[in-house]
Amino acid sequence: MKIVMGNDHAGVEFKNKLMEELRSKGYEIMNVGTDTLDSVDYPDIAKKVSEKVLNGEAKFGILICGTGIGISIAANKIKGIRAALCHNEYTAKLSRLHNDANIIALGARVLGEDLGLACVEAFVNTEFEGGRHAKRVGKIEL
Ligand SMILES: O=C(CO)[C@H](O)[C@H](O)COP(=O)(O)O
Repeated sequence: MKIVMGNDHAGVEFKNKLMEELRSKGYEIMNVGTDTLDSVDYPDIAKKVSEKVLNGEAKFGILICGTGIGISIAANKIKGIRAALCHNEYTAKLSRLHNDANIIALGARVLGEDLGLACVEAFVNTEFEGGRHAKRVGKIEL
C-alpha cells in the first residue's frame, strides 16, 4: 500500500520513527515533509500531501504537525480531502469506517510514537462502511 507522509518542523522525529516502522511492515512510504528543524508552514505540507492523495499516487496520507490541528484544518480546505485528526485507535478506525477519511492527521507534540503508529495502522486497515454513511459523506463535499 502506498502512503504519503508530510510534516512540519514539529513532526520530524515523529515522522522518522513512524516512517521507519511502516516501511519495516512493508508499506511503501513517500516522504514530502521537511527533514530539518528549520521552521516551515504546515499549510504548504498539507497541500503537498493532499495533491498526492487526490492524484492517486498514494492511497492515504499522513499529516503531522505539533498538534495535528493546523495541518488538518489546512487539508480540509482542499476539495476531495477528508482529513481526520485522531488521538487514539478508536477515532482512527471510525474516521475510515464512517467518514471515509483519506488523510490521518497526528500531533507530534501530543501523541507518543507508539500510539501514533497504532492510529495509522487502524486507519489504513479499515474500509469505509458505506451505506448510510455514504450519503452523509456526500453532503460534506466542498
Ligand atoms: O501544531 C502546529 C499547527 O497546528 C504547528 O506545528 C505549530 O503551530 C508550530 O509551532 P512553532 O512554530 O512554535 O514550532
